[in-house]
Amino acid sequence: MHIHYLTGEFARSASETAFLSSQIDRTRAMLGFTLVFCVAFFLSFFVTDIAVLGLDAAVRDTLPARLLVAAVAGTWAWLAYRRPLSIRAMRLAASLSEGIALCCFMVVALARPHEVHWHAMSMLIMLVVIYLYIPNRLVYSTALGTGASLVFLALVAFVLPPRPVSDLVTMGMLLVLINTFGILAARRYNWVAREQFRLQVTLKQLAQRDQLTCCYNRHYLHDHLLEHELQSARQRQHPVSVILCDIDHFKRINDTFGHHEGDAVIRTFAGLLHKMVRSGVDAVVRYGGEEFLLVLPGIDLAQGTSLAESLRAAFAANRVAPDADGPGLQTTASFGLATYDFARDDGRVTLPDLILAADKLLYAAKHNGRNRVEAIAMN
Ligand SMILES: Nc1nc2c(ncn2[C@@H]2O[C@H](COP(=O)(O)OP(=O)(O)OP(=O)(O)O)[C@@H](O)[C@H]2O)c(=O)[nH]1
Repeated sequence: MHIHYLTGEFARSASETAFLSSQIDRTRAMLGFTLVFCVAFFLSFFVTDIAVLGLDAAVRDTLPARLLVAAVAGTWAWLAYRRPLSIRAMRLAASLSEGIALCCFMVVALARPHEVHWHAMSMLIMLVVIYLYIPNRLVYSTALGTGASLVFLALVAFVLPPRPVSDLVTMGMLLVLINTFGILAARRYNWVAREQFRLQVTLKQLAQRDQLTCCYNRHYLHDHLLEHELQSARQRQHPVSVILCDIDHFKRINDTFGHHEGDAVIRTFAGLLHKMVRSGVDAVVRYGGEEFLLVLPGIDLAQGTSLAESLRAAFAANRVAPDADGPGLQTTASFGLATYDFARDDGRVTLPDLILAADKLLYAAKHNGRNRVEAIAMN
C-alpha cells in the first residue's frame, strides 16, 4: 500500500478504492455539511448586500448567479443526505459546486469593480474552503483553485479599473501562497488519513490472519466467521460444508528436512487450498499446526467430496525434496468433510457441531490409512 508522494493518495487504485469506500459515510456527511454552509454563505452575503447597499443594480444583477450557486450546492447537499452517492458522484458534486461558486464570485467582482480588496479577501476564503473543507480529489481542487486564482488576477489586471502594480504583485503573491499552503495541507491530510487506514488494515490482518500462511486464524473463526456463516446459511437456506484437513506424517518432514522446510510445506498446502477454493466466498482457516479448516457455503456433500478429492490428489502430487538428488518425501493429507443442508434445518445442528463431525472423520481418515477423504451429510 504505497502512498504517492505528490497526491498523498494510494498509488494502487484497488487500495485507493478500498480506502475511499471505508470513508464513504463520513465523506458524504462532510460534503453535505460544507455544501449547506456554501448555500448559507452565498445567500447571507446577498442579504447583507441589500441591508447595506439597498437593492441597487449591482446587487440585483448578481442575484441570479448567487441563486444558481445556492440551487446547485443545495440540490447536491440534499442528494448527499437522501441517497448513498457514489465516490464519483460526490466528486462531481464537489467540483460542480466549486466551479459554479467560483464563476458566481467572478460575476460579483465584475458587478462591483471598486471593491477589489474585499473580493481578494473573499477569494482567499473560498480557496481555503476548496482545499480543506469540501472533500474532493486534490488534483481537481488544485485545478479549480489555481485556475480561479489566474482568472481573478487577469480580471484585476485587465478588466477592472486600473490599480497600482504593487497591488497586483501583492495580490498575486498572496494567491500563490494560499494555493501552495492549501495544496500542501490537503496533501498532508490525504497522507495522514491513508497512513491511518494502512495501519488499521495491518492491525486487522494481524488480528485475523495467521502470519505463516495468511489464512484466517481460530480467533477470527470463533469471533466472526462461524456466526456470520450460520446466519447467512439460515437466511439463504443453503447447504454448508466444512472440511478439516491435516498433512500426513508431518513430524517426519520436520525431522528429516528441518522446521524451515516444514514451514514451506505448510505454506504450499495453504497456497493450494486458497488456489482451489472460491476466492471471497469460501474461508480457509489455519486450525492447528498443520491442520486447516475450509468453510464452504452453498456446497453440498457431492460437491464437497469432489473438492476434497481434488485437493487430496493435487497435494499428493507434491514431493518435499530440497536437495534435487535426494529421494525426497511424498506429502499427502487426510480430509474429514461434514455437510449440513440448512434448507432442511431443524435447529439441531450448528457449525461447531459440523466441525466436530469433520474432526471425527479426519481422525477416521488417518486411522484408515491416511491420504483419503471421509465424508458425511448430517441431515
Ligand atoms: N515446521 C513447523 N512444524 C509445526 C508447526 N506447527 C506444528 N508443527 C509440528 O507438526 C508436527 C505434528 O505432528 P503430529 O501431530 O504428531 O502429526 P503427524 O506427524 O502429522 O502425524 P499424523 O497427523 O498422524 O499423520 C509436530 O512435530 C509439530 O511440532 C509449524 O508451524 N511449523
